[in-house]
Amino acid sequence: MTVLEPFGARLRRAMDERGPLCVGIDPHASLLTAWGLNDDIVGLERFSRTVVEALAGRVAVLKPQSAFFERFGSRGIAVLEKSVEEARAAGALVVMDAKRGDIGSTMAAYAETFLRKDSPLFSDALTVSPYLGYGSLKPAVDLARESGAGLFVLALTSNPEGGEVQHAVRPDAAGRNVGATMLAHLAEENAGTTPMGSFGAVVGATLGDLSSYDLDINGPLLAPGIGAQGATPADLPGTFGTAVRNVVPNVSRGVLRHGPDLVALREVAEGYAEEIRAAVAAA
Ligand SMILES: O=c1ccn([C@@H]2O[C@H](COP(=O)(O)O)[C@@H](O)[C@H]2O)c(=O)[nH]1
Repeated sequence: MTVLEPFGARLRRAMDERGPLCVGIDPHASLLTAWGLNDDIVGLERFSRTVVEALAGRVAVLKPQSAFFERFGSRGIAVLEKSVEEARAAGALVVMDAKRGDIGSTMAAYAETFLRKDSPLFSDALTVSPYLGYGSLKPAVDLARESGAGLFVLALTSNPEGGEVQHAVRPDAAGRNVGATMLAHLAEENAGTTPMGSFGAVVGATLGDLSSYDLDINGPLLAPGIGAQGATPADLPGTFGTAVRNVVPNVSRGVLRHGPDLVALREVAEGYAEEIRAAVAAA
């Protein structure tokens, strides 16, 4: 099997060279229509190809949202495979937003799908749900290490409903809530790794001051919620404090609604990238 340099090292370099912005590839039906495309496989293919052509050579990370491809069945998955391949060939790291999670034996199959280097859907990193217990993710952690891939574990999600689960306090000695427990697991995974570990957390940019959490996990923090969900680049230092330097801010609809014009997509993404650079530099 081909072995890549660890994801954390590749991501750190991409963030240094291109800035930390992650743009989503989220082909919502409403966006296909707004772009003058049909809500069908041809529209999906054009949409995805346009985003990759506009941005894969410029931003550090592209994040396809698997759900929008899966709804077209096997032909949608074929478009997803091609998009991942083309985005990676153009120099972007690809985070597959599939939010997989299951008992360990099934998790192993998800890991084979997205994290085995020679798999058709191999991605640089995968979003995973730890809500069957963090230990259920072990097959994905192990295969990611073997392949040089990464994971982003849902810790504190950007949606208002997430707190029902993630803020629940565990009756253990530390008295941490569930989200904080996930961050602690990730800090253990990444301990001693330079320049940064490959096991990241998803922490919403919408959540306001997170100073009560230890965000210092020596790994990346994928931060969705900028743009359509209301957060702005200027919010990042107040939300993440000193951990802001490890934040990978995600914008999907906030960029995509400016397509299909390639120049417009690039200009909006560059505008977000510039605002993020300024906010992080001032932190
Ligand atoms: O906590 C989370 C985890 C994942 N997401 C995903 O990120 C994008 C956000 O899209 P926008 O259009 O910028 O709102 C989308 O794919 C979500 O599924 C998230 O929003 N929050």
